Amino acid sequence: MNIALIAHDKKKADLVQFVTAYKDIFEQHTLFATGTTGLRIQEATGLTVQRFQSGPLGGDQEIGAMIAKNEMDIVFFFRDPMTAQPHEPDVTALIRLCDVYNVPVATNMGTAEVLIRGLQRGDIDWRKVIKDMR
Ligand SMILES: O=C(CO)COP(=O)(O)O
Repeated sequence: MNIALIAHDKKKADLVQFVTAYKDIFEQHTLFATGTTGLRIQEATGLTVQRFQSGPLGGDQEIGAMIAKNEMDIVFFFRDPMTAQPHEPDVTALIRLCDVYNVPVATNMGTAEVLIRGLQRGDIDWRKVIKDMR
């Protein structure tokens, strides 16, 4: 599966901790990330991550483009609800596209826990069926 990993600055440590904790699952998949988030994850875990631009420079939109082509299967996007982002429209657009294409998206650690365990259990295998139909 193709998995997107994104975190706002104050949530990056949480996402790094989360990916580290579930490294054995994440290493079975193809990982994508916005620029800074991806770098932090690579450095902390040694996992291979395909990095896009940093979020404020268009990274959210690049991941959005993959969603629009139905090439992204799961999105972990740890948002900071307490800090205004200069690229708020991009953030909103990315989450909107997840809704358009029924891509499972976790915007906080609580949902992320459910999603990662569901992934491991096969709950998201229906994404493979959708891709095979294309
Ligand atoms: O801003 C982001 C998501 O909206 C994340 O971008 P970075 O991973 O480059 O910090």
